[in-house]
Amino acid sequence: MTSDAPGALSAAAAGPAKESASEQRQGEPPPAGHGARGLFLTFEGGEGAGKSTQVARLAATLRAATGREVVTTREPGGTPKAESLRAAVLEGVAKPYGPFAEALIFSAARIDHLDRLIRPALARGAIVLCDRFADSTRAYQGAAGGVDEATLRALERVVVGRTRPDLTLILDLPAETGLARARRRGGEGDRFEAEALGFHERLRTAFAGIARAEPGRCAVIDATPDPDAVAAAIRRAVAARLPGLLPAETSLPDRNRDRDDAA
Ligand SMILES: Nc1ncnc2c1ncn2[C@@H]1O[C@H](COP(=O)(O)OP(=O)(O)OP(=O)(O)O)[C@@H](O)[C@H]1O
Ligand SMILES: Cc1cn([C@H]2C[C@H](O)[C@@H](COP(=O)(O)O)O2)c(=O)[nH]c1=O
Repeated sequence: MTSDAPGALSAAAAGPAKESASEQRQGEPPPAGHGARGLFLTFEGGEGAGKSTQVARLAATLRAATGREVVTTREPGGTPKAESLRAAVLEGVAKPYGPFAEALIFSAARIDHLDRLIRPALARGAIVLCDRFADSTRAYQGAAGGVDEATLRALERVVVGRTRPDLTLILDLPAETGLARARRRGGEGDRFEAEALGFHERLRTAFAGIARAEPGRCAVIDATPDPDAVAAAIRRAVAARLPGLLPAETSLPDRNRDRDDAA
């Protein structure tokens, strides 16, 4: 994790031409939480927070600034099998079986996504930007859905293992604002967008709680301003948390981290 191995993480941020996990000497810590040469960044937050918009923006910035391979993906989804589970679960097929069954389906999709896309990309040294990951299970099925936290932690340990994000950007905004954005985007709302406002407010509280509990991994980004301002805040957070990845001119203070660490 970022906070546990800052030196090792800077090395992973600086580029893939570093020693791989298999080249490590015995007893040395792995270069990052997942032990691979790449970097794993996740975007989290409620409906309509701007995650997809900002994944695309950061991917373009990183490609231009680093020349490294940048892989963008999403959960649930990212592989053909996981995308078919996404279609089913967002249609509401698993809803009658309850939130724990839904957590199992998200986990099944995550297993395929990790095995076929995320871990191979990290092993190649790529930067992986993922729109939602395990924190969404904690928030949607756990805090908002009522599944016991210890059960979800055990599931996450088995499914995710060491492939934990190096940095999680939590896009924060009032639930009503996000839902209004999602509605303006058009299309049919999915099974979760249809939940009551209280469910979405619990999600916001849950993501804030995750950020407070893991300030080394998570940066909270105010998602209420326009997309350019949000993208700039994200660049500042990335520059501050992953030194060496973005050029110095974007290395402005990461105010969210200061706030989280003070909490
Ligand atoms: N900062 C912003 N201000 C206003 N509108 C925005 C902003 N960022 C994104 N949008 C718009 O809000 C809608 C939702 O954005 P986006 O799809 O990026 O969010 P999301 O978090 O990925 O949503 P979801 O989780 O519901 O898929 C889109 O129509 C997008 O153009
Ligand atoms: C990974 C994951 C996702 N969800 C929910 C959250 C959203 O409502 C949808 C995904 O669609 P979006 O385009 O990203 O909004 O699925 C969940 O409940 N649990 C999860 O683990």
